[in-house]
This record gives sequence, C-alpha cells and structure tokens, in this order.
Amino acid sequence: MLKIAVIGAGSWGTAIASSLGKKGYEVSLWHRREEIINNIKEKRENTKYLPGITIDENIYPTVNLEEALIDAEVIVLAVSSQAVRNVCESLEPYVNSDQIIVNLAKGLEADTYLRLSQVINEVLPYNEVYVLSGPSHAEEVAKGIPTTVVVSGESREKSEYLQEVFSTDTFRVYTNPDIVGVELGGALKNIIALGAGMSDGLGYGDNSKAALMTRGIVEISRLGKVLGAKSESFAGLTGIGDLIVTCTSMHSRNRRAGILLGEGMPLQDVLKEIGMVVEGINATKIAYQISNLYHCDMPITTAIYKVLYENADVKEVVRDMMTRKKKNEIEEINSLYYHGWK
Ligand SMILES: NC(=O)C1=CN([C@@H]2O[C@H](COP(=O)(O)OP(=O)(O)OC[C@H]3O[C@@H](n4cnc5c(N)ncnc54)[C@H](O)[C@@H]3O)[C@@H](O)[C@H]2O)C=CC1
Ligand SMILES: O=C(CO)COP(=O)(O)O
Repeated sequence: MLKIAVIGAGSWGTAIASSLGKKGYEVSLWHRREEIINNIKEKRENTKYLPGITIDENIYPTVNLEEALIDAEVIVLAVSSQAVRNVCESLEPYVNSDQIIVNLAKGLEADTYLRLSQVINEVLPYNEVYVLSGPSHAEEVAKGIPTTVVVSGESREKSEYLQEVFSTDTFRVYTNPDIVGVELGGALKNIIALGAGMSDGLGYGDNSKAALMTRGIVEISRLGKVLGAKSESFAGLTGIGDLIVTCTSMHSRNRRAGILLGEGMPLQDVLKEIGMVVEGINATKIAYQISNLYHCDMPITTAIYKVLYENADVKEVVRDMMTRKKKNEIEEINSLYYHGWK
C-alpha cells in the first residue's frame, strides 16, 4: 500500500490526511507539537485545528520526522508559507531523492519573493516538487463535500500520477502545467479575500464585493503576467475559483480576518482571535513590494497594504480607489492575454 507523509497537522494537513486515509493509504501525519499529536492519538480527532472529523486508524500521528518520512513515496507539505524553508531544512536529513514533494501552502517567501516550489527546490534540489491548489476549505473537504483542485509541476506523467493519488469521488483533481500561475493564484487571492472581508466588516454590499473580486483577478493576472504565468490559469480553479471561495466563505481565515479589521479590531487582536495562519497579511506586503519593483499597478493590494501597514483609514483608501484615473476595461483585459516579446 502506498505510504504518504503529511507534514503539518493544521487544518489543511489534517483534512488532506483524512481524505488520503479514506482511500486506504498508509498516512503518517506529523506535527511539531507533542500535545497536538497526543490529542489526535487519544481522541482520533484534531480538536484544535479540525474539530468534529474522525481520524481513521490508518493515519499515524507522530512528532518524529524520520518516522513520518520513512518509506513514503509522496511527502505532502502542509505548513504555513513562511515556515516552508525551515521545515524543508528539517526534512533534509531524512529525505531521499525518489520522494515526490507536494506543497499545499499558499504564499510567497518574504524577502526573497520566491514562489514556494522555488524555496523547496533550493533546499531539496534532488526532489521533484509539485503543488496542489484550488478552492478547497479544509472543513468541507474533510466532510466529503464535492471539491475541485489542481495539481501542477514539471512532468505531465508525475502530475497525472498525483492526480490519481489525491482524487476521490468527492475530490476531483485537474492538472495544469503552469506552476507559476497556479502558485501565484493561490498566494495572491488571499489579499483580495482580506479586502472582501473588510468590505463586509464595513457594511458595504454585494456590489463592492463583486467589484473587488473582478478587479482583484485583473491585478492578480497583471502581476502574474509580469512574473511569467499564463494568463489563462487565472480564469481557472486556482485563479478565479479560489478567489471566489475565499472571498465568500465563512471558512476563510483571510475573509474572517478582513471582517474583524473592517469592524475596527486591531490587527494583533484579529490574529489572536483567528488562531490559525492568515496568509494574506504577509502576502499583501510581499505582493506590494514586488509590484513596486516591477512597476505593476495593483491598486487593491496597495490599498490593503496601506490599511495593514500604514494605519490608513479604510474608507479613505476606498475613496482613493474609486476616484483613480478612469480606465477602459476591455483594453486592460486584452493586454493581459497579449503575449508579445518580453
Ligand atoms: N485551511 C484550508 O482550508 C486551506 C489551507 N491552505 C494553505 O495551507 C497552509 C496551511 O494552512 P492551514 O493548515 O489551514 O493552517 P493552520 O494554521 O491550521 O496550520 C498551520 C500549520 O503549520 C505549522 N507550522 C507553522 N510554522 C511552523 C514551523 N516553523 N515548523 C513546523 N510547523 C509549522 C503549524 O504548527 C500548523 O500545523 C496555508 O498556506 C494555507 O493557505 C490551502 C488550502 C486550504
Ligand atoms: O485557500 C483556502 C481555500 O482554498 C483557505 O483560505 P483561508 O486561508 O482564507 O482560510
């Protein structure tokens, strides 16, 4: 039986381990904290990160990395984005080059601006690295609610192998060769979800949220084009698909954080209240810095950056966005699909 190691027993790691466990695979589930592992062992439930979901007996919780990784064909990384480098460094002594790494985290690395697959490649250069991303809240996947995602990486054959490995009758996996677009879609939608939450927290309406989502995907695609993504990916599951779910779902930590911020709660209190990773906070700063570096216009990201990092008043940044230089929508969208000389 195929063995899979899931590294990180937060909500997403636990949900994906549960989905893989239900297929009958032998799954090891690693977490750095003993109390979480002991809790899972005793209760067969991850009460902190994914309450209410039974963890099957073929899922083996452990704090021992070596034990988790031994004989695993696939290593699933399910930690927060800024921990990916550190965690890969901890894996390095125990990993062999035949093991395929699949990253689930959505983000970009601060300071280096690398995509997470690039970070993993730097630390574990002999392993093939793939990404699984898309509109997939852990709480729903764990309950078997129909969900669609994308796997992406260099080889078509391995992508199709992973498609088989992760697919279930409620978890449909597509492939997409554009890893740049897949990773950027997942990382950047969290910024817009924070904005959608702020909009809700301020009491704005559905018009505002539709505007944020539609104009959000345009600026995500604009940065994506600059960074070498295929524009078409942003029309797919890891682009507009993930943007829709994150901007509208009450499962989204980014949206919930945005709501609290929009209601006036200070950022530190918001993070404490959510108690899980809110990737959009770092992503906003990183995307803002990259957009400045490449002179890429990202008005929503810039507005959210000002609110989060410069204490700007949300209503004022919204007014500034609404009164910017007037534009032609179709010219802008066409420019995203024009692949001329670089
Ligand atoms: N929760 C969800 O529905 C989904 C989450 N994701 C992405 O998956 C990633 C993880 O998210 P969640 O599991 O929801 O977050 P979480 O907050 O529930 O769990 C994060 C996990 O990362 C671990 N971690 C953080 N720093 C670490 C370090 N230095 N060393 C070792 N472990 C460390 C934590 O202990 C925890 O197990 C994020 O990038 C998120 O955007 C992607 C799709 C769905
Ligand atoms: O990426 C996700 C769903 O696809 C999870 O979003 P949040 O991190 O906002 O909960």
